[in-house]
Amino acid sequence: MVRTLLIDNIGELTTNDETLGSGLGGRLADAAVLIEGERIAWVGPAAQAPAADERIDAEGRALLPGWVDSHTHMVFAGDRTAEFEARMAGEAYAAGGINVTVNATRAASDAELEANLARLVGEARRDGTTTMETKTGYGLTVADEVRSARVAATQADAVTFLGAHVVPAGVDPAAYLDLVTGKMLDAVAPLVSAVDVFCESGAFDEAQTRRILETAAAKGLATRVHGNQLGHGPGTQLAVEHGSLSVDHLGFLTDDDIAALAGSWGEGSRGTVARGTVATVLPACDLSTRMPLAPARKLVDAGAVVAIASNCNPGTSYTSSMGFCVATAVLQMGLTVQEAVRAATLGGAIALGMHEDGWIDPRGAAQPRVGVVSPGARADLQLLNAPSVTHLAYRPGMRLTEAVWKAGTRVV
Ligand SMILES: N=CN[C@@H](CCC(=O)O)C(=O)O
Ligand SMILES: [Zn+2]
Repeated sequence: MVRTLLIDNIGELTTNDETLGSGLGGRLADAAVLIEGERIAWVGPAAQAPAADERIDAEGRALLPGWVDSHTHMVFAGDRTAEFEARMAGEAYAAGGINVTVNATRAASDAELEANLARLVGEARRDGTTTMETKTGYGLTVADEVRSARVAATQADAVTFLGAHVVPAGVDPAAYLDLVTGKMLDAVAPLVSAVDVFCESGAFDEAQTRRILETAAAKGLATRVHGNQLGHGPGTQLAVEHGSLSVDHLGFLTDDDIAALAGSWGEGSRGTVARGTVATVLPACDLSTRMPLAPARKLVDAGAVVAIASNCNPGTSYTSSMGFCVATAVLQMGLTVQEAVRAATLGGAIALGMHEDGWIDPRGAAQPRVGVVSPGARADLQLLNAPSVTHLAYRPGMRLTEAVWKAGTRVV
């Protein structure tokens, strides 16, 4: 018999399913949610709640989907405090700092990488994250990238191959491009669901990015792009042209880039009709590198599908706090709380292709959808110690996540 759990007396429920509730986020007041095993079985008014094996009284607090963090780099060793201090003293961020982490990662044992990843995943979970993507990209040899993907798959919901992070120090760029689109990709492909490329000066240029995206697609892998982070470049247009799942960073966008992202979804589809490219903004990274904030308000107004992610990594964004990212997106990027919460949950799910039933996890198993509180979805939920999601921005810096369920199991 599958056990049932009723979360009752919810003051404000954010479902992200507009057939269940009102306004953006499909909100219900005085609601209840029934979990059966790993899935949501029922959502509705508390007054009509069915019986269950166990009942939790939410005491009028807010319940929402767990965060879906669609962009992190959590398989690494070492520390970049000195680089951060130099940046805060006026130095600019440059892609070359990645090599410092590459050296430390190569020198670390598997156990060290696993322990660091577990520590970071634990931190994220305590802050309400229930679905996590993470990337390789600090190994940059065939063996080290395979090892990074293996380590990532032990704890992440989605693993992305980022061999095209930078050309490692001392390696010929043309030879590295052959490797990253050849032997390295072949070795890592069975372990990952997508391929990413850092399209930026100091990393990979337009022609190199194009080749990486085309090779990945020819192997049947989804793609993502790190684009428009340090200046205006071709990353966004290439991502749209190649049907990438997402393009991430976006501090330097033209109106044409914004129109291309919005247009990639087709009229009025917002992810439900034709697949487009998600615009993923990384507020903590923009702050931590003192770069312009991505134009999230303009993107939403233009009709783009926006995701918010932490970009947790030791160089540009050493935080996994999605609550902090949501607050920043509201206070600094001009999103409403409901828009930001949706971008950090359903937006992330769309960026990962996990918003529909039947996505395949890194271990090859079909999984239910995430980012929504709706019958059939995975029971990934967070209860706030607050009456509404508005408190996430109204009380910035406060850790409001009180309880977290992942696949129906209480993990916080
Ligand atoms: N921009 C490329 N990659 C990471 C930074 C990696 C690093 O500096 O270690 C990012 O997304 O910001
Ligand atoms: Zn990144």
